[in-house]
Amino acid sequence: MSGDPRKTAAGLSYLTGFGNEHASEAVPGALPEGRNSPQRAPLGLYAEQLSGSAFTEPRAHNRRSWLYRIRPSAAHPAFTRTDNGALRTAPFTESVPDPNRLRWNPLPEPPVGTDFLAGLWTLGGNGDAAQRTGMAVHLYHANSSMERVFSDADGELLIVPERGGLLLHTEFGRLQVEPAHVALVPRGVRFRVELLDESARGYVCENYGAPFRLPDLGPIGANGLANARDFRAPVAAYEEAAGPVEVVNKFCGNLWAATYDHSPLDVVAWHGNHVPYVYDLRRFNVIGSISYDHPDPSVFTVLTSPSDTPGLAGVDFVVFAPRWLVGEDTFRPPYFHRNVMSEYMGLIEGAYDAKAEGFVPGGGSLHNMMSAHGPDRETFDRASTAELTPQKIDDGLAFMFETRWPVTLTPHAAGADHLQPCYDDVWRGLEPHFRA
Ligand SMILES: O=C(O)Cc1cc(O)ccc1O
Ligand SMILES: [Fe+2]
Repeated sequence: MSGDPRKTAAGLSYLTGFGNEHASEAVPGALPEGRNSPQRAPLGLYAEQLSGSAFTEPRAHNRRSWLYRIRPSAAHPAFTRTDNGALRTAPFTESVPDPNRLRWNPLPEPPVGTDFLAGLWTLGGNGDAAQRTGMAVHLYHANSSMERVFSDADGELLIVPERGGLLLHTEFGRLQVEPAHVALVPRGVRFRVELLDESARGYVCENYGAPFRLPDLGPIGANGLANARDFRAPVAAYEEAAGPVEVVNKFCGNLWAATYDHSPLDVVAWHGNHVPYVYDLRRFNVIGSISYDHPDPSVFTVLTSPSDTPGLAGVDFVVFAPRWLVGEDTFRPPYFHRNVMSEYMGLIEGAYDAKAEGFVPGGGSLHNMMSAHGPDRETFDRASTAELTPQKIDDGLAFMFETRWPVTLTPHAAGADHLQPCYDDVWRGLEPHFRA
């Protein structure tokens, strides 16, 4: 449409099902039949395996894809160090872990010409990327499409747009990701981000640990929460562009760049289960209490990255999606609590039911291990006296990256102008009402 600044990504089709053994070919006959690595791959393509797990991990957790590409990935010149910008990586040692409740406004406007990679700004994280443990919280604010191609050897990327659509051009094909969708780009997969709107803002969880998977459902049964079939993988699509193409590789915390004479997004066919996905958070099947009490937010887990201790996630991705509240004789918003896990929360749209104001779309809060938090005073007052008729919460979409280790801030997050100065005040005025 003329005058409409928005580009479209019409005509994308997808494969469905989280964790499936997908297969796709952009040109008929490009996928070999009956073997992965024939003496000569079809159509003069090169066969290449991309491993997301050790070869020997249990079958249920084994991840790899076979890519049939115009040139093998190995055909590239040396990488050299390039500017890390505001991207930082675990271990986070530049500041001391902070027990305070902290809250940020959205990132400021970036300079003109900032692409997704340059627009990444690390808030903090935990673990150690080289040990493949822990996670980082990043935000991004971009106003330019990427010409260069990026991949992250340090972890997978869960991209949570808050403003502006993204078209991810990946080795596996294209994915359209809008606010209220999330994209999951596996470790090592090359991609570039085209902006579908004038600017784009959002959050990224970089997961150094075990790849995100769907949580077990236990007594919930065979269905519910995020359903596997709602995760969409791309169909094969390739670029034959001649270079030069800048390819940036994040490796053990630093960005390394090489100039290729071709696009590395030249995969004509592929099969496997180490693939990117997009998921529409509105598809989340919300389970909650239909009797009394506020359930723990683990019932809102979309994806989990397990650690070596069962039930103790390196990081969980949790969504607070529209839902009905019907609890009788119940304080319905999130309760006051101190949690051994550390909670980073962001807001995709609207408002969040534990905070009357100050927690805004594009902003975020950090409630580190054991820090006391919960409803602000205004929310407490309102919810303690509200009439308990059935109530639909549908004025917002919040999420949480919840991790077993405290989140240590980067110095630029600890000293940011957009760090709110008096967040503690939201809990002022909670007077004693005790009557003996
Ligand atoms: O702190 C928060 O708002 C997240 C949260 C939500 C909830 O419903 C219960 C516990 C919890 O930590
Ligand atoms: Fe919490």
